[in-house]
Amino acid sequence: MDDLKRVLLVGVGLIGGSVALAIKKEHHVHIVGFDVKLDNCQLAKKLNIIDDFTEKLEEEASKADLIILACPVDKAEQILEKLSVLPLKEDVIITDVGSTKAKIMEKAEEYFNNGIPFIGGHPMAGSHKVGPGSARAHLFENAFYVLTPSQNATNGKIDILKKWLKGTNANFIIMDPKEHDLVTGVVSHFPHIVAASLVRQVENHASQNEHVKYLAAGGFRDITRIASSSPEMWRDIVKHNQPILLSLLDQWMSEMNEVRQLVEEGDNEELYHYFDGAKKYRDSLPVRAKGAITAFYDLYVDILDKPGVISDITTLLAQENISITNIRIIEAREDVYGVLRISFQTEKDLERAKVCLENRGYETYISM
Ligand SMILES: NC(=O)C1=CN([C@@H]2O[C@H](COP(=O)(O)OP(=O)(O)OC[C@H]3O[C@@H](n4cnc5c(N)ncnc54)[C@H](O)[C@@H]3O)[C@@H](O)[C@H]2O)C=CC1
Ligand SMILES: O=C(O)C(=O)Cc1ccc(O)cc1
Repeated sequence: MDDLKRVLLVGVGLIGGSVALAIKKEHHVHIVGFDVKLDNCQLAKKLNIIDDFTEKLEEEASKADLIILACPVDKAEQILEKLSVLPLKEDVIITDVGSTKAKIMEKAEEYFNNGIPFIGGHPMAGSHKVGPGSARAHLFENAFYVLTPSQNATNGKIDILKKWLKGTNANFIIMDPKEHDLVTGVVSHFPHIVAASLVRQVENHASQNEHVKYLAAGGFRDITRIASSSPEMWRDIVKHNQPILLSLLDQWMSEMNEVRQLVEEGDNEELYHYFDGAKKYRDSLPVRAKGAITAFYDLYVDILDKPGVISDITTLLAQENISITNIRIIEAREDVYGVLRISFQTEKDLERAKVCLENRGYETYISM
């Protein structure tokens, strides 16, 4: 046990738990969790995500070979300050998993002028769920994993961190922290604000018209899935990426003013051009690549309206050990063939499910 490498995981939630599981896949290691929620530590230990937990951050930090900050970004900054005045191991590496990078890198450069390498990290995959109960070793498979090394982080240290994180099977990319915050602002943080505001707009109307809530089921719920994410996490992300989000909001408002004008003028050609431009660009986006917002892999299955059919399908998939992330009956058959939509977390699961169900005579379709 003494010669086992030690990892300290600060924040034992969805992302920290998933990183810990990925590390355990590749390394014989002792992982100790620290979390303000004792329940999360207890659950993570029961699920073998961590080997132990502590309430003494200082004591464990000084024994760790790798320290991973996986708490909300605001808290990560505070922990980093605490770590900077502790006697840490000479060859320790500190990293984080936060969704914003510029602020934490600024703090890291300020606090760690003693040579300790901080390498910012952002695994660009996740979900709207929280806590270690939803952690999965394969959560980051094929996803981008951004690294933002501080001045102290040599290429050798970056390679060591990549080895630690090999089990994530993610694609590592080095980025400048400010560039990272701009790009994620555009494709992740700002869409989150829009999703939340769409939901709030529907809620306002629902109080005046009882049909709104029922018709917001299904597709509307799907396109606003990310609005169900942790409010604490998103509050902190928005505070951290404030200047970029303010500028994106200004751009969006001027875009909306243009749209308002288009709607007011009602010009056939202009309106067509607006939607056609959006369609063309959206259709050109890679379908199978993993982006900043997690895509689920959906399979549509034609089913006959007879009792027991759904349980037959879920039993077949369970027998093949294929996990389902969502299952829904689609009542309108306009756009897709088939009526049962099953979502999977990986493309591999989707393909295995397709083969499994087709072998049993079900007709299946993958929608683009
Ligand atoms: N949820 C997602 O899809 C993604 C989240 N991230 C980032 O990962 C980080 C963690 O988020 P999740 O795992 O999703 O949330 P989570 O809520 O599942 O886990 C966060 C954990 O941090 C703990 N925590 C809060 N304050 C703490 C403190 N002062 N000290 C120690 N532990 C503390 C919480 O009790 C919780 O267990 C955030 O910084 C977020 O920006 C990054 C990529 C994806
Ligand atoms: O729920 C989703 O799909 C997400 O968008 C997950 C997510 C949240 C925050 C990140 O920094 C990266 C990914």
